[in-house]
Amino acid sequence: MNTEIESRYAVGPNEVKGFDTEQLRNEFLVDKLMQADKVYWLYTHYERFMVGSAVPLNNALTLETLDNLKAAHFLDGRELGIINVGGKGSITADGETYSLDYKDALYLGRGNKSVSFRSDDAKNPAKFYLNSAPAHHSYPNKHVTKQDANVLHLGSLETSNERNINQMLINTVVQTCQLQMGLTELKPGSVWNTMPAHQHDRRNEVYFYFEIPQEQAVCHFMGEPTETRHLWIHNEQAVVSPPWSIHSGAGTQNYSFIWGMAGENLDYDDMDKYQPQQLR
Ligand SMILES: O=C(O)C(=O)C[C@H](O)C(=O)CO
Ligand SMILES: [Zn+2]
Repeated sequence: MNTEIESRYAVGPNEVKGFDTEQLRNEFLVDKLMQADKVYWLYTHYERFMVGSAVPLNNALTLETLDNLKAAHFLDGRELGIINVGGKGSITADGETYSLDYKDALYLGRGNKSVSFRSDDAKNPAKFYLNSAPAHHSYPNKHVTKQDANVLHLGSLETSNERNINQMLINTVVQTCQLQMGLTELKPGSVWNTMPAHQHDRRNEVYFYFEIPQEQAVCHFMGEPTETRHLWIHNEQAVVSPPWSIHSGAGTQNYSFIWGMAGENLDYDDMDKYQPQQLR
């Protein structure tokens, strides 16, 4: 067994109103990602969305089935999105090997039986960030690079939110059941992501922050638009964003993050936006 798994039940906005910092962090912060030589998973009860990582060193790591799934193979009833945020590595799925450079993505559809993760160089290991959601159809596996992504250029330096949203595992690029994933990169001097903030009650989301220098941090905002809370995030940590919550963040310098979501539809633009003056 090379896997560690934890699970968390869903909580609603009324409970969260009374949470202190520790309770908020226990429910929404994901701070055990990217452990060396291990596959780590957090199983959430928001859309049964799983967030995890695989960091192989000298030996390959396998995508093991888990008691939470009650399935012979991990992907018997799920789909998986992977983005590499480390050194070069490869993933072998049912005999086919995909090489992933920094910031390359891979979609693996329902029905793959044997999946393993490798690093090209254990001294500069691959760091595979993983998102998985239940799937009711089997779509083909697909390797997606940043060149294949649909890129949205949003914001401006004047409002400190100039950024590129690389839509990587999105329905114009790859067929999925409910998973969507992408990578947002803030320009130097810009610190705000997702401003104006938004919420999408039809989908949950997880934000994984990276490229944050050790001495810097990102303040992630969540909660109902008129009842916001914040969590301070360090490099390679993630935040679970329930469907009822806004999600936005401001860093002490620019940074990047991977967003992943699943739920009722595959419409990226299905979001309710909140202007800064509407937030409380
Ligand atoms: O900076 C942004 O804005 C984003 O990256 C927004 C995410 O893509 C998102 O929240 C999609 O629902
Ligand atoms: Zn969103």
